[in-house]
Amino acid sequence: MVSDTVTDVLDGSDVSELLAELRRRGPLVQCITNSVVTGFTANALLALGAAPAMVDNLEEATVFAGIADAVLINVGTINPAVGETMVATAQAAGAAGTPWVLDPVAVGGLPLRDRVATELVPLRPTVIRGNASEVISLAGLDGGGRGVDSTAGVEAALEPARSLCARTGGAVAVSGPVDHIITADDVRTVSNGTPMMTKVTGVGCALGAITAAFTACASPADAAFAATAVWTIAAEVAIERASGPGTFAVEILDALHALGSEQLARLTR
Ligand SMILES: Nc1ncnc2c1ncn2[C@@H]1O[C@H](COP(=O)(O)OP(=O)(O)O)[C@@H](O)[C@H]1O
Ligand SMILES: Cc1ncsc1CCOP(=O)(O)O
Ligand SMILES: [Mg+2]
Repeated sequence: MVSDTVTDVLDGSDVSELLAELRRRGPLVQCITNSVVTGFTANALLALGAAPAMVDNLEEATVFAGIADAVLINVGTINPAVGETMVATAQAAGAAGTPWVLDPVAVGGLPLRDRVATELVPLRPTVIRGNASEVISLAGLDGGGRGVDSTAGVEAALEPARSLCARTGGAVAVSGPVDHIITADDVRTVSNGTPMMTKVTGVGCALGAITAAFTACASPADAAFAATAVWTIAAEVAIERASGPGTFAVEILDALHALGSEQLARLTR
């Protein structure tokens, strides 16, 4: 299992170093994710330089959480059996010291995912990654939300995110036009990306998986920062080559695969 931690990632060249480290290690990322995005998520992890494994049944998932370098738990198309698997896998990851990321897709007013997500937070996810409505709702407040989309501004999620950090000891990444990465005593922003990212399903979910990959080689906040930077900068490269959502979905994978230090240094905002 990958165990070393790289710290103090703050700018484009630091992100570049961390990306090189990730590609060198090729972390094995276990994904329990939703049925809409599994293929795109696995391809995003491969383009990044990680190794995806969608091991999501109760019998195997708890074992695999001790083998994987990081775990993603995404509640997007949860059902009762998968919810049980998610809780058991988070417990197994915690026991094994495997970092894990929670993506609380559409939490806020949907009973099963709300209940499971509420059980997952005390199991201390390394990073919680969601849009503003999801993060506000996960903190127990009225986050609004419209299905999988946010109706709240990122700023409104800052205090709720801090309250979640206090409970998990990890980081919370709130995505939107400007992304915020929050810890108990720090907020970092990433101002990259393109609105086209909202026109392809699974772009937020892939960011959760990429974040999980980086947790295998960085602190929670550095992992969330690096993941957001590489994904949003890949999107900026992709939008120059795409003619619509379909080609953008392909181009963002190509751009992530080819992403280099020059682009990260030049484009990170
Ligand atoms: N209006 C926007 N402009 C630029 N980037 C955006 C915009 N909206 C979302 N993004 C980017 O899209 C990705 C997914 O964010 P978001 O759409 O908030 O997640 P979700 O799909 O989970 O709701 C993030 O990397 C974020 O930076
Ligand atoms: C459309 C949809 N419905 C349930 S999960 C899902 C995918 C959501 O993906 P993202 O949060 O990345 O937009
Ligand atoms: Mg989402």
